[in-house]
Amino acid sequence: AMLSTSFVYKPDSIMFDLEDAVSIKEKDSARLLVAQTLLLPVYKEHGIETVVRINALNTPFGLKDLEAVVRAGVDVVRLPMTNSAEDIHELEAHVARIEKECGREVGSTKLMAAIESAQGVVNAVSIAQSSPRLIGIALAAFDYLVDMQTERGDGTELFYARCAVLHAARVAGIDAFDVVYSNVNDDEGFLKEVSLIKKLGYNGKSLINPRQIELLHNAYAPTAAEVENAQKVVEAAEEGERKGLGVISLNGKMIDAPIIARARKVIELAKYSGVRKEI
Ligand SMILES: CC(C)(COP(=O)(O)OP(=O)(O)OC[C@H]1O[C@@H](n2cnc3c(N)ncnc32)[C@H](O)[C@@H]1OP(=O)(O)O)[C@@H](O)C(=O)NCCC(=O)NCCSC(=O)C[C@@](O)(CC(=O)O)C(=O)O
Ligand SMILES: [Mg+2]
Repeated sequence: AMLSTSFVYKPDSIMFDLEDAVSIKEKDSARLLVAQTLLLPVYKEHGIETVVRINALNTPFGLKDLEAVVRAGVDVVRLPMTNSAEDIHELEAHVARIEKECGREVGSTKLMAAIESAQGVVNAVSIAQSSPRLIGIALAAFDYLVDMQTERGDGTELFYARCAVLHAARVAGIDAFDVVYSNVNDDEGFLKEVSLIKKLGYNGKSLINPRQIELLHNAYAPTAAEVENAQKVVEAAEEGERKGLGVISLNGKMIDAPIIARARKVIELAKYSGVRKEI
């Protein structure tokens, strides 16, 4: 039921999991079910991106998963446990072959790399730059923290990895996605974490429960005051340009190129997400 109804929660993207949420004895049936679900027209109709987290290619399931989901037209394949650029090169060689075999446009299947180990974090830049198919990289905290011999706490334990993954994504010009927040009943803790990752510059977060979707969307939506200020900045910049002024000020604050660029970004974000609701 979770598979076929998930579009009603209006996510930007739906991720079907064939890896750790599926027990070994259910791997084959889950793969079949996900492949059938991908064929439903509902995702395209609602403009929702489909993602499948396949099993790693060094397991007995990874390649079977990939064969099934690329043929079924998935938008994005998420590779778990990505440790190096070679992992992505291996994946993309298979994807290109499968696309040719099934008549899909070569290059149309996009990729996302989940970084879940110290090695992955250290190699984040080369992973992020490893393929033009990559739309983003994601940090996966639970496996990463096991590798680091620690556990989830106040965020200090993730600080280096969050910064490293984010910088790698920016160097490569792709998106960065933060970790899942596992206590789905703790809205306050979730929003605190969202506020931190938004401030760092993350594009979003992997979610595990529909109740987290609206909370995340709302937290990322700019406030009415931010949109109003951004519009004033853009207007002042345009006026400055008309008058041929080098330096412009708005209410005593200097407005230069990065401030104008940020203001345009806020206006663009508001077009997609609307304005933040006070809750
Ligand atoms: C957390 C919980 C058990 C809570 O259950 P609860 O029962 O309290 O949920 P309720 O809120 O009561 O459900 C209300 C209604 O929503 C429906 N509903 C719930 N969840 C839904 C959903 N996900 N999709 C669609 N629908 C959903 C539900 O069916 C019900 O529908 P209905 O009956 O019609 O009212 C449940 O959400 C859940 O199983 N989540 C998915 C967990 C998952 O994906 N794990 C794998 C990825 S992490 C990982 O692997 C670690 C990682 O690898 C990460 C990385 O790679 O990033 C690393 O290393 O860090
Ligand atoms: Mg994991």
